[in-house]
Amino acid sequence: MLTIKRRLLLSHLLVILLGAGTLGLYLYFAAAGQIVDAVGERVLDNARVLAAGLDGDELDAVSRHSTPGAAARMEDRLQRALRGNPDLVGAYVAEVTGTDVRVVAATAPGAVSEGSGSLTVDELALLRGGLKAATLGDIAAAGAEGNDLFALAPIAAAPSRYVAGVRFRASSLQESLRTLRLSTLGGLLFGVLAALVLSRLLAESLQRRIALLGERCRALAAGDALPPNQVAIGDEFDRVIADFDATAQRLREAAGGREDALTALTAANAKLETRVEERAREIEDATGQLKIEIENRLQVEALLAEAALTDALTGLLNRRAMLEMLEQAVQASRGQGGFSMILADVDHFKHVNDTYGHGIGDQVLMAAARELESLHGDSRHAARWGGEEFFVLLPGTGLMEACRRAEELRARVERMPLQPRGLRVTMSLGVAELQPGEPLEDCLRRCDQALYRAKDAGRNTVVIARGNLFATMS
Ligand SMILES: Nc1nc2c(ncn2[C@@H]2O[C@H](COP(=O)(O)OP(=O)(O)OP(=O)(O)O)[C@@H](O)[C@H]2O)c(=O)[nH]1
Repeated sequence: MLTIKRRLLLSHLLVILLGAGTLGLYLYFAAAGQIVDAVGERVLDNARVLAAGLDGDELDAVSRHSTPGAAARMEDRLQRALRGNPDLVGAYVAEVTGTDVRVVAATAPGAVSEGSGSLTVDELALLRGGLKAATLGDIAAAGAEGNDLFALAPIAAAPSRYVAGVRFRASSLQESLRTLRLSTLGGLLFGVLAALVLSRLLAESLQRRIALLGERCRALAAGDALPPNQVAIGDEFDRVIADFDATAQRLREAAGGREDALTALTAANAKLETRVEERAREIEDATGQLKIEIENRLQVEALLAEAALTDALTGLLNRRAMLEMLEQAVQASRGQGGFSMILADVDHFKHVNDTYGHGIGDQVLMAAARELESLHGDSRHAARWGGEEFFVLLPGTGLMEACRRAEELRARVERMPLQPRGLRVTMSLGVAELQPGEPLEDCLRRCDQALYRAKDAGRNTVVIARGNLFATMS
């Protein structure tokens, strides 16, 4: 994987190589051109100066050996011309006649000797071509072939006949160019190294802070405290780290607030649940209590209802309950068989009360009630009609059977053992049967008349109401 550090180093290296390399090459070639131009100009100037300082007559004298010592003086002048310029390796004067070229004077021991054998092909070509102005030899060719660079200048005093020539050491030029190349290369290398060092420092600085930011991101994700940041804000990256720290701090504060709120909410929920459970228990208890109360009330109501229909002394039905039962019996008799009834009254009961007291009277009434129940088998069809008077309903029972039952009841009451010993009571009874279509009141009235007739007949008697006719049974 290419790290940021390596990427930065690589990119900087490429930029440096491309930028600095291009610039270095451009500068090298510009400087090399200037050096070459300056050298050429200087060599050319040397040739011009030399040519300007020579006299045609003197050269004639040297050429024809007409004046003794002329050659030595000429050579001395050429030698002096060289002394001022150490880069020049030789100077000469050539005489050009048509295509014939001959060196008439030269520095000694130089590269040029008298005659034409030591002149290069290029020099000979220029000289034979008829030199009109100062001319420089081919610098590039001189450098490549290891020859000296030359420059030629016609001597004005002897147009087209004498030409001054100088030779420049080409190796000196090559040396200058080599030095330039080395300097350029050295500068380039130094620049690359310096840039690499700076680039490395920058990359390390960035890498260090990226690592610092990464460390903080991991700490924030794991919920740990951020490691201390000692870096002072120096650039945008430091500002990013500082902003990150501030954001992390705000996030922590917000998370803390949320946790507190969650804790409070959880506590409130638990409290609410407890209260709901308490209320549910209370409601359950209240419901249970209410149920018990309702049951009690129903029992009381049932008892009250029963009490409303029951005679408190004897436990038999009271008159109202019996009247309701009679209404139902009348309704039922329309589809089925009819019913009979007995009306019974204790004889001389006032005398009992008066003689034995009301308590004994009550005992007599209760004993009579038990006889009515045993006659019928249950207490549902026997009622206390009022005072010492009783009523017996006999559903589905005909008049004769009712009469038999009444007689049995009369006999039972007569034999009824009572306290105090010797107390005896009797009972008078009237019997009637509901006639088809007869109103209940009429039947009750007939039965009541039968009872009165039983009283009138001497008591302890059963009288039957057969229609409006009455018959005494005993
Ligand atoms: N001990 C007691 N006496 C009652 C009760 N209800 C009515 N009596 C009495 O019953 C008596 C009825 O008397 P009467 O109507 O004169 O009838 P009687 O004495 O039985 O005479 P006859 O019916 O003609 O035989 C009255 O003295 C009433 O006070 C009761 O619940 N207990």
